Amino acid sequence: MLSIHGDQVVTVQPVSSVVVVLVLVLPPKPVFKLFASVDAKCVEQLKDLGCKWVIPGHSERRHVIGEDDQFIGKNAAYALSEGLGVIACIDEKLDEREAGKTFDVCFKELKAFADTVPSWENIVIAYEPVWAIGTGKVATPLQAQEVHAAVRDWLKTNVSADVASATRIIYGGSVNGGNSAELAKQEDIDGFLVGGASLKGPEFATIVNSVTSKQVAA
Ligand SMILES: O=C[C@H](O)COP(=O)(O)O
Repeated sequence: MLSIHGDQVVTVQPVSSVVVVLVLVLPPKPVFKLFASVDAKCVEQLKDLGCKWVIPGHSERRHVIGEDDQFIGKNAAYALSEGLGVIACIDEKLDEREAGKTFDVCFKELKAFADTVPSWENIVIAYEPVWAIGTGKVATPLQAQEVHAAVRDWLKTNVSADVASATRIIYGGSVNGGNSAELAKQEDIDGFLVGGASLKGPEFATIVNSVTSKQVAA
């Protein structure tokens, strides 16, 4: 299953309740140098390419392109209606974390998805703090777990207990071979959205194994 992410193609392989995210770089770059803004033309192109997943709400779309929560939610709903899976990204910026607003920001973004999607069956939530993406400054396992648990609790309260337990919540932001094992041990971290470390084969294998080991142990 494939999804465009920048100049990369993301492969998502669900394993029981655990999702493993594999990122592969495919040449030629220009063909893939687009983010998954999900309009009709884009969906058509993605399907032509064999893509199955899109990632609305990724940091660049929110904070560089300037897409707002409602637009992102509509993109997600449209992608679902066209049969694509959705990796719904939520995040907070550093100043928001330092101001104690992490949950408020993440819940607001989550609500925009919840307000528009008809079903959570084909949705994976990705928590990707902006300050951790591509910076080498990964969230600690406790920081990530705290948000993941809160997101699951939000789903339970605002959507349903079934959706809360069935929805995979993955973490992204400077995941590497040295930190993935501790992150993966956290109860509510079901997998990873990997950027830079996906370019390093053996290290990437370590990340994948940290999640599959969890699945085997469960
Ligand atoms: O989608 C990937 C994320 O943005 C994380 O990227 P990173 O692993 O390079 O921090």
